[in-house]
Amino acid sequence: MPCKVDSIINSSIALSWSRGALRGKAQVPASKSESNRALIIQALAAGGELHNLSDANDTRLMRRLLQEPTASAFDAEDAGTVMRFLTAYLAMTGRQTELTGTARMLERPIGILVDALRQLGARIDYQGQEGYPPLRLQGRTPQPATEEEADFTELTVRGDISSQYISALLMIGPTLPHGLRIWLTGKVGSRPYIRMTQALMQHFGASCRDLGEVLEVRPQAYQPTNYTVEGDWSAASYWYAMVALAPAGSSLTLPTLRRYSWQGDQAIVGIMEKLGVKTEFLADEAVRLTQTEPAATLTQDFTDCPDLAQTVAVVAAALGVPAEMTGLESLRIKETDRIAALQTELAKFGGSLTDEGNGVFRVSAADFRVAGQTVATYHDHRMAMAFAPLALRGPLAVEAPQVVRKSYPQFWAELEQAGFTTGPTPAPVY
Ligand SMILES: O=C(O)C1=C[C@@H](OP(=O)(O)O)[C@@H](O)[C@H](O)C1
Ligand SMILES: C=C(OP(=O)(O)O)C(=O)O
Repeated sequence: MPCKVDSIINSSIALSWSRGALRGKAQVPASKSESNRALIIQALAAGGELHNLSDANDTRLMRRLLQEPTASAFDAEDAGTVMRFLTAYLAMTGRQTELTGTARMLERPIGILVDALRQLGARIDYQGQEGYPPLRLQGRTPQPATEEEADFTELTVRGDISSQYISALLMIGPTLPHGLRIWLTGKVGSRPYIRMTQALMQHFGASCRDLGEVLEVRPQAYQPTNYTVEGDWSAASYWYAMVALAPAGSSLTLPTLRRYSWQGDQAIVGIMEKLGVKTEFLADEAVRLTQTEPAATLTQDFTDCPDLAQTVAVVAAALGVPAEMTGLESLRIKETDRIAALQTELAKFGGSLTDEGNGVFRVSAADFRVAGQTVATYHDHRMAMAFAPLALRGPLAVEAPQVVRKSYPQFWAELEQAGFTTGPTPAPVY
């Protein structure tokens, strides 16, 4: 169905809710994290059919770039997984090419991955700032195995900046003559994404031994295998937020979500239980969300699920549930500095996210009001989608609504379908 938002690109979208309870069914996109891993592994396995691939721009991009075997430059745009996974994939396949991205991508670190790939014989130069894209890949010198490496090629990799470096290395591991043994150091963040990588590798016939701080991948062949991508739990979190904020009696069904998921963001089930949303797993890969009483306070560590932090901060503030949030370190190096963005935007509504020191952040809202504010989105899809559910509490506008294309292009169309009133914001009067 054509969505009104298509005609208001580059402007803002006005959102409001004038109905009673929120009811029915909403479609979430397929997981972009699963899709982008499956695409890399499929390329390495040289076969297997992928079903229900995400229509997210991050996935369309990955798919398109993997089909350009002789490109002299690759533009990963604002997609972290594309930048990191492709760097490892192209470097190990010995390609001579350039990898770049949006202005923001050039501020997102990649040095840890480049250092590891250099140890595997990849010749990679920085085109701009040391440790950041753009990168020039100059091919690969296969490393002669040392005595100690007769078993595995050993790498030590920091796990506290981005798990995507580790996933990128694991996926190419089976193709290396001695496989890989990765020693993880530091506080490992986003660990469920590493497990998702292992699960997908296993699905395609390549096992990975997980010894906690050590990961081992033997040299082995991926088997061409079919895979059907699950719905995206991070995207589902915005519908949980809507049920939490909607009028009494609201309930919603979300298809394509599995009880036994490989996605760490399924943690939204437990978190939202405390914010007044109960989940029922239905037969046929669907969940039904209904309302319950929120808890008086919330304490939550987001180390394993950083992409849920914005959703949860906004809901806690809107419900007036004081929340203590930890594990937010990686938020400053994502599509934007998400801590700063949340602080600025929550303040417009009377909410706050304060840094208490030692990694603890506190959400509070003495008098949270939604009354026609305009939310800035900072080139971050999750800022747009985390604040949109507030329209259930009053009218608001969201700037640059097209940012959602990164992970959930149908988001605004789904909101219209669910009964939100959407439209262009009135032109400013000068
Ligand atoms: O591997 C993945 O698919 C992802 C890992 C996470 O990033 P970090 O590992 O950088 O935290 C997450 O925030 C991102 O949206 C997707
Ligand atoms: C951080 C994200 O993505 P990436 O790191 O893959 O750009 C995200 O989708 O929230």
